[in-house]
Amino acid sequence: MANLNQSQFVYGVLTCAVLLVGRWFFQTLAQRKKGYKLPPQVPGVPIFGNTFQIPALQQGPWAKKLAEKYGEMFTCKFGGSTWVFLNSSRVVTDLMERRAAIYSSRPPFPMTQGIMSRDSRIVLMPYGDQWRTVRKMMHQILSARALDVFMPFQDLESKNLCWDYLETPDRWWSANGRYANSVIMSVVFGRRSSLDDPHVVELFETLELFLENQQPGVNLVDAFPVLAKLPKPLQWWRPRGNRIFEKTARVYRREVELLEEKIKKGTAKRCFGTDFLEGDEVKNMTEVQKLFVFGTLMEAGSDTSRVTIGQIIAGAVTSPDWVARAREALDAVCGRNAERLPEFSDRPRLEYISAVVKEGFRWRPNIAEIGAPTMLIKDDEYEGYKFPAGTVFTWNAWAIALDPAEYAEPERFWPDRFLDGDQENALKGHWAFGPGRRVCVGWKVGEMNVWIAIARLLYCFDFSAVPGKPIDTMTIPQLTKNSAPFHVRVTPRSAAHAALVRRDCEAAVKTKY
Ligand code: HEM
Repeated sequence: MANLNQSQFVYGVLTCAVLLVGRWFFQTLAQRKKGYKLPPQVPGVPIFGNTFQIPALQQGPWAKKLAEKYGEMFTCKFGGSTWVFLNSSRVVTDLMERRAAIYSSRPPFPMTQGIMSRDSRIVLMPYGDQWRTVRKMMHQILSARALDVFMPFQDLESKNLCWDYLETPDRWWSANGRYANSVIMSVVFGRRSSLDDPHVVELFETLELFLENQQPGVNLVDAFPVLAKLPKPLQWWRPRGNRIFEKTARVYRREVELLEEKIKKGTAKRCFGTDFLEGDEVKNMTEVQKLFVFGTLMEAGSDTSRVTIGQIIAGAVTSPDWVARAREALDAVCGRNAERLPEFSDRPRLEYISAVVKEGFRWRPNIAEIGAPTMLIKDDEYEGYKFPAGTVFTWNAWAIALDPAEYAEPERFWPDRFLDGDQENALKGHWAFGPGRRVCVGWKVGEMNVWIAIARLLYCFDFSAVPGKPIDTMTIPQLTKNSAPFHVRVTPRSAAHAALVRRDCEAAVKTKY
């Protein structure tokens, strides 16, 4: 705004007002005329709707309360967009899964996707050819068939994780971040990351900037995309968006340039990045699109596993009864006296650990508390309602995960609920990876990251509350500027377990590439 003179500013405000009122008027008129009918509307204010009611962070508890009041569906208006919250697995399955062909696009985000990401961030791309091309590329590296590529890195990095928990237990959160980041960096760039690596710290910062800006109501232009029609000099949000884009692109570019240099010198380790940069697909992409393929993999691959491992640790501290059962299973396979670490090949005998991981995804869905919005691309009818094309839908993750009609004792961390024969199907029984065609493309890699890390950590370490600092599991913050979201005391289970970590994990720490 500093660059605008007074008359430009007044002109801008008046134009905004005309655009907003005009849009509101025509939208309301058109909806009445065509007989659209939406689920109960949460009362709000004219034009802005519920924009000022939704909290900037921790929206899950807010949306859960509304679900308790309104039932399986309710409608909110965030600026110019109409959102329908789906509050039961039944309606999510009916609409976002069974009718995925028309429920899988994204609404426009002129700030976070347009300016901050130059339309290149897959997670916000509309359903179309560009999304399909990038999704296919990602699927090639992240699909079940590619898991043999990930497994050796997950093995090595989770040994490094155990070492970090033993040697620097107070930095357990940074250790989670390093672990998850190093797995994806090894596969994508052929290099490892170290604890508190400044590159990793900056990567998490850029991710937080994106997540902060993505919350409904934070950017007026994302709530009212019609404002993007203002002449560029009047778009007061643009300079800030450009600065975030520059920072993000710099963080991504640094890794790509490092790899390109190694390729030139002939010292690059073969990895996704070398194949991608030397392949044909990249020739049809712009520089920015290329950067965002790399950047998305780094960001999405790091934060999600870091958070989920943290959630399971919070579950171990606050309801330790299940830890005893997990230990029984682990001890039966790996020995009662720290004989050896759990391995991927133990999975058939460690079904309880698979159930623990699923419960970790369900228990407090912190990664997407109110789901991720998708946009309907064609008018649709469902159980007496008529939705106009352009309506935004989301699965109300927090409300569903904590609904006693969906799960017995939903607030309790209770892995046994998933010992139902489907414990190895990581997508079934919860919505942590999203529904339908936009389901997380990295779900299998993410699940395996968490599985091997949790199996080893539970076998080797005890987790307890720090005196005077209990964990409130209902308000674990999502954005923490790289500091731990809660306090926990990490200690080895016994001297024998500490010795096992020293013996079996030191080589992993010393491995360099
Ligand atoms: C560890 C646990 C993980 C969780 C809980 C998780 C969760 C999610 C969620 C909720 C979405 C949005 C789904 C939707 O819009 O319906 C998503 C999308 C995505 N995830 Fe994950 N994720 C995880 C791991 C990963 C990993 C390891 C990667 C890649 C290395 C990854 C890459 C992506 C990408 C690229 C998308 C966008 C997909 C699209 O829009 O088509 N995720 N994830």
